[in-house]
Amino acid sequence: MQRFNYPSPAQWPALQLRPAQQEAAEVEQRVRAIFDDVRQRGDAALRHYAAAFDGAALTELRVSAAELAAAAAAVPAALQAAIRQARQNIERFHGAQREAELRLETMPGVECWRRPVPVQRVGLYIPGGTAPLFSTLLMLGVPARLAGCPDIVLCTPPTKDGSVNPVILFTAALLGIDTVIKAGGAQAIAALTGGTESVPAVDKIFGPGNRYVTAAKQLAAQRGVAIDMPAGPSEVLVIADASANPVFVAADLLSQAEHGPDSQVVLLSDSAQVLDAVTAEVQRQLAELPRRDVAAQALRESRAILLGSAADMLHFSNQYAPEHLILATDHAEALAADVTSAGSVFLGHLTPEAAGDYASGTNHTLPTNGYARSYSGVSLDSFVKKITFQRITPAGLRALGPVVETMAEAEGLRAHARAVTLRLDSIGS
Ligand SMILES: NC(=O)c1ccc[n+]([C@@H]2O[C@H](COP(=O)([O-])OP(=O)(O)OC[C@H]3O[C@@H](n4cnc5c(N)ncnc54)[C@H](O)[C@@H]3O)[C@@H](O)[C@H]2O)c1
Ligand SMILES: N[C@H](CO)Cc1c[nH]c[nH+]1
Ligand SMILES: [Zn+2]
Repeated sequence: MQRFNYPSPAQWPALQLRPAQQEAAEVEQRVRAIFDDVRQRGDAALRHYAAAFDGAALTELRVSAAELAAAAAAVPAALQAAIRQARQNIERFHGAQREAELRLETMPGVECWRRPVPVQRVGLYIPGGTAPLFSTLLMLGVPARLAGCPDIVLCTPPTKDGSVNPVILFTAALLGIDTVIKAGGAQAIAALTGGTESVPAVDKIFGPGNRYVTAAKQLAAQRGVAIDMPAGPSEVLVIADASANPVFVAADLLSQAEHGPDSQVVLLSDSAQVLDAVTAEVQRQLAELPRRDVAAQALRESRAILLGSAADMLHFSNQYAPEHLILATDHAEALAADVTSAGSVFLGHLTPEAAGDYASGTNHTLPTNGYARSYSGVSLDSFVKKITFQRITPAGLRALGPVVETMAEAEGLRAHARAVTLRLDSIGS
């Protein structure tokens, strides 16, 4: 990790830059070319990229019913039980987010109401480039089901032998999702955007992914398909004061660094001893990890920063707007009250970010790259549109009509005013 001691606030913006931001133009160009290709060649383009990027020779792009049914046999009972427990917690947290229909009279005879209606056709992207993230399927599939989305299309990259990881298929079957497409990366997002012979076009695309997936979702949004949010390479920022346990903090930093070479982890401390101890511990634990090469690449772009106070650390973090924020301090509750920008916050010494990644119940599909300044993570709301309705009685029109007429005339919009006047004339006073 790169070490910085007491940088001045003027130096903070440079330290808050994400590594991925530097190559955005190149990635976007590549993604545009993939979109064009998928639009022109449909399934043939998907097969081409499956071979080129995933090393898979595919004839069928859609996972068959037999493949879905066979998956459970390949998933150990303990893992099945863990997935069921995680699903239950995610269901509890997201189920509690349900909103009842809101109905009221704004003035006598003017009734307004708002009803949540599920997005009809949703596309879920489940990353699978370097790790099959079946946990992401729980994070997207559970709220999609709770919201009542009738059509769910799942895309995930195939493995080299042309199959899809059985745990992803087991989880899909558990959630009753049977449209599973073997396509990853930008090409999957392009297919969900415009449709192909095998992939239905959807109304909204959900899910995290690497820089290609994230750039592709931005392009999908420009082409009229909604997206959940930009959820790119994973990030964590840890605020660790003198009370922090360096062994725990190092493990938390590595847990996000191991996601991908472009993951970013940031450590802030007001204790030089804690910074030294954590960075030494990171090196020690790194050597034990199967994905140490990936994590080591991420760590090269990651930062350990010594700051003067808890207030400075929080200020830095709010400006950086991390996807995940860990408050490794005895005073976590007090600090949490002043968090203004973060995807999800983990308080105290016994709340690893991995808990939220898998099973505590909160969603792990979260805004990265500073988007936590303005976006929330995925929730039940993400799968729902809130449609407003209204009905006006004769008494309501008599009361409201003149207000509308006056405002419409003042805006110079005579037809608007007449739409009211004609009705008022028809009902008389
Ligand atoms: N923000 C979140 O909520 C969140 C949650 C989970 C995971 N993540 C992130 O998701 C990412 C998963 O990445 P991944 O790579 O393992 O899987 P992925 O499924 O996102 O990407 C794999 C696909 O990328 C494409 N690809 C690979 N190299 C390419 C190239 N050179 N040009 C064009 N396309 C290429 C291929 O089509 C491949 O199928 C990680 O960065 C992880 O940090 C984020
Ligand atoms: N940390 C990831 C979100 O950035 C989510 C995840 C899935 N599996 C493990 N972690
Ligand atoms: Zn994770």
